[in-house]
Amino acid sequence: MLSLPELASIAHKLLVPFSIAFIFTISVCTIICSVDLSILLPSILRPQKGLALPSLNQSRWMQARCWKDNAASLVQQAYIKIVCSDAVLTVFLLQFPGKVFQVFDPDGPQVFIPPNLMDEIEAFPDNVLSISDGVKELFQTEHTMFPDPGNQEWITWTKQNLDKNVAKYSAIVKQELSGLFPWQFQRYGGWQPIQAHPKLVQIVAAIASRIFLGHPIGTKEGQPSRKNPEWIMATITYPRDLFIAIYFLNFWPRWLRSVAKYMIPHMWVSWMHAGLAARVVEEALQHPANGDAAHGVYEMLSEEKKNDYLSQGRAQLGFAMAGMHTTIRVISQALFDLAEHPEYIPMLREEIKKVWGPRDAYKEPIMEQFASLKKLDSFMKESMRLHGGVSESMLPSPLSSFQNQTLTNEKASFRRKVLQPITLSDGTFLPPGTSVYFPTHALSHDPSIFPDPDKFDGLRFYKLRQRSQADANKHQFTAIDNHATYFGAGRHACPGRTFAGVLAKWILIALVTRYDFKIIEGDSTPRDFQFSGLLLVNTKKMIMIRDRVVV
Ligand code: HEM
Repeated sequence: MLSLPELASIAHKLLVPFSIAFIFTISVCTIICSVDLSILLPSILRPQKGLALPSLNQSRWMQARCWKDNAASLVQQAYIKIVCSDAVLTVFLLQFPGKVFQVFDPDGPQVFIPPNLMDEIEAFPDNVLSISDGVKELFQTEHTMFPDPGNQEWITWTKQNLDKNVAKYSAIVKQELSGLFPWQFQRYGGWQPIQAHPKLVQIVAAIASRIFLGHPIGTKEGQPSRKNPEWIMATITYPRDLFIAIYFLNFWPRWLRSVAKYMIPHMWVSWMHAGLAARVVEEALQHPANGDAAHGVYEMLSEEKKNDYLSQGRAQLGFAMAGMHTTIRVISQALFDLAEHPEYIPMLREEIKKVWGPRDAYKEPIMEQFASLKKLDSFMKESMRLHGGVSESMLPSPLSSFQNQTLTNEKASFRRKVLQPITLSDGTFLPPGTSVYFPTHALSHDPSIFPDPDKFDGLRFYKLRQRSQADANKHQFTAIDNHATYFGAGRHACPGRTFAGVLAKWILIALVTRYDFKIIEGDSTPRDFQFSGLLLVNTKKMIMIRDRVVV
């Protein structure tokens, strides 16, 4: 009897010989069926019983159709320029301040909670308002190989190890960066255009691989040649393949998905990633490492689960999705902002110099030093406010129109499923089965919360932090606040955020102290797009770079 990893490995080998024509045919059939089903089925056949909340002046069908129109553009256009989901949310937030509202996407009603009711919502226990069920639905874990949220060990590892020992992991980042950074960013004698995003992806993926899997699968003391390229590539492309697989799966009614999934090529690819992950974890476990997640999670497992490499491999993919792509996105967006607003560069350099000493003479990483980089912290938070901060991945070749973009789930910064009836203090009734979100992006653009919300003000949060001791904490990059839910909220708020902040700062410090940046004159290439509730980063957008000119 073959084990699941072996089966996945065989599937991997068999899949390659499949003819391109076959895949193409299946894809086209899937798309054709999907178009029809998605228009007809979702909001009509899956109404939410007992849910009576304000919505648009449009029918549910029209709203779902509007969402769908974005999706249809997926295979037709080089990029998506539809702001349906977001425009809807912003309009609602302003139209119904303080009220719970619903928006219909092709999967049915999505309920959004305003800031005044967030504390109430966060207080419900998991058996009333479940993150696991929300995650299961978002990632369709029943059909995909996304980590089963029931397996909590990887979340526990993040809380008990990564978050509690950030200084230790910061030292590993520093060590790895010394080799990885010059590998990707060389000398630039004069102004040159570069695609910075793919370089950042390689650096962060290698660091993440080292921390999550250890030696020798990850990098070895900054020697990129020692990294496992197949695994690094899998961690980079996995979210992309998974999201596209889910995207096509969601076109089908739930009762058909168990069958429909076999017709979705990206679903096969994401299963293959899981097979590879299982093999890689098994190998990694042969090599004791310094505090890596693979060993940490392994230690927490019961004896019978210790040999379940597929489940541990899925956890590794979860780490990549939750930890790596989110962080890359933040760094990438901050770099775009540096290029768009180079006037901040001298100010940030000055602060870094004051806190760290002369350029390149980095002392040992001390957490207090990171905390003192308040202007950099503010700059990163402002960038995240305007350009999202959830998850991303490069999109794939079969959907060539999407090759340029990275992807983030805009709604996922707080996603829960109602399991038992809830009545909020304003009388809102939420029946079981309701999907609940925080409107993170819309809040960021609410002028009553952030004056002049569309303006990039790199010192916005720095200035807010000067007001009082409470504000000094409330407006930090990693702080959780009902107006800034980029890291979620409540007991399930992101446990990796302190580490993410430190990793992002390490890389931004390296960039700011070594290079000058500016945008390409006349370049109007967008840096991100919106698409059916997802925010996409244009990974191919270029910026100008040159070696720092010391004046
Ligand atoms: C800038 C980077 C990051 C962003 C924007 C981010 C964002 C988020 C968000 C929005 C959530 C959902 C919270 C909720 O539903 O209330 C989350 C959960 C989570 N994140 Fe992060 N994250 C980042 C980095 C990381 C890193 C580096 C790790 C480390 C592995 C990590 C591990 C996790 C885990 C394990 C959860 C699940 C927590 C739970 O279910 O209790 N994240 N993150």
